[in-house]
Amino acid sequence: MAVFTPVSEAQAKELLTHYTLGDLVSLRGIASGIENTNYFVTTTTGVYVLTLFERLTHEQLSFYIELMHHLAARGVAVPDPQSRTDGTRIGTVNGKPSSIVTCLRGASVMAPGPVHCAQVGEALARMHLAGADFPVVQPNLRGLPWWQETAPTLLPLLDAELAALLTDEMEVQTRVAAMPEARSLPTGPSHCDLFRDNVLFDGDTLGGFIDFYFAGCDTWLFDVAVTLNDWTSDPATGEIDMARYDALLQGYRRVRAFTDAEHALWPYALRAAALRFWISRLYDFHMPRPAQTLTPHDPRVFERILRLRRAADSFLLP
Ligand SMILES: Nc1ncnc2c1ncn2[C@@H]1O[C@H](COP(=O)(O)OP(=O)(O)OP(=O)(O)O)[C@@H](O)[C@H]1O
Ligand SMILES: N[C@@H](CCO)C(=O)O
Repeated sequence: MAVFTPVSEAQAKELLTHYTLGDLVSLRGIASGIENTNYFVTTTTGVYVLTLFERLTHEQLSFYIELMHHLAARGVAVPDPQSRTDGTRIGTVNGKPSSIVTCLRGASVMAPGPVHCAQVGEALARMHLAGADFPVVQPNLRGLPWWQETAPTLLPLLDAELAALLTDEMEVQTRVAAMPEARSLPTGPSHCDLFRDNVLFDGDTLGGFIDFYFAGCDTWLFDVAVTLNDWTSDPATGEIDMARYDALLQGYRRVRAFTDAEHALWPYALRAAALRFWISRLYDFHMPRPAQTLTPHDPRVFERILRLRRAADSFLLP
């Protein structure tokens, strides 16, 4: 379930008085999602998504909401946060920060083919370029400093072999991050969590990217690697499907060519992207938040992906 904080029709009507989106027609809770409360809100002007943020504060939200607004204004298919009559885009409902965004068409495709991966790659590159002049800088809050802070808390909970794997990959990634090539990688606002469930397709046509609440400024290569690891790997084995691999990366390259430094560091980016989700899943598994009622994602999926990416450093960018 993903209505943690119920919203009444009366509250929705009151909220809409702060926007110019017309009158309420219907309000329907959205079942999926594990972080926030989401409703479809139909008004006399269209369908929107109302989100009540269960964890993020007004201040923390501002980067994500303004980034989505910036991207939408440049024609990238992302939910567009609607402006209130006072010019702001974040409100408060039941004591929780709230936003109303445009509703994108489509649904997640959980068994994608090359046709989907090509569009995801292309749209990701367009998103990177469109975000390049976004003026606010907020780092990826699940980047290297967070791994360095979190890995030591996990080590005592892992068996010796897993602890050695985590320790070694942390050392490698810390060393790679200090290399001159790493410092010359193109960076900018990145989604950082562009998994299958965060992309909508209307039939076989991309509807857009959603769920920007892990976005932050990072290397574009890391964002490509996060996306690729999810969209092209078999979750049961971690193996990459090369038809989807080629489609996603060629799609990206049609919009933006990869630099020499990106070519050189690609195998490490794939490992870094696997490490990021292995750590966060281990963390959620061993240290669930008190209010968390849902089964955490399986950390072993990313342990397998990490092992395979470490064993095969022959993956190339087009
Ligand atoms: N702008 C949108 N347009 C269309 N559908 C949306 C939109 N935003 C959310 N949804 C629908 O709501 C569902 C839940 O949204 P979302 O994934 O953002 O939930 P969450 O709880 O915030 O995050 P998480 O993915 O971490 O569980 C999505 O799977 C999608 O079906
Ligand atoms: N995409 C993340 C969940 C956080 O959005 C994962 O699969 O671990």
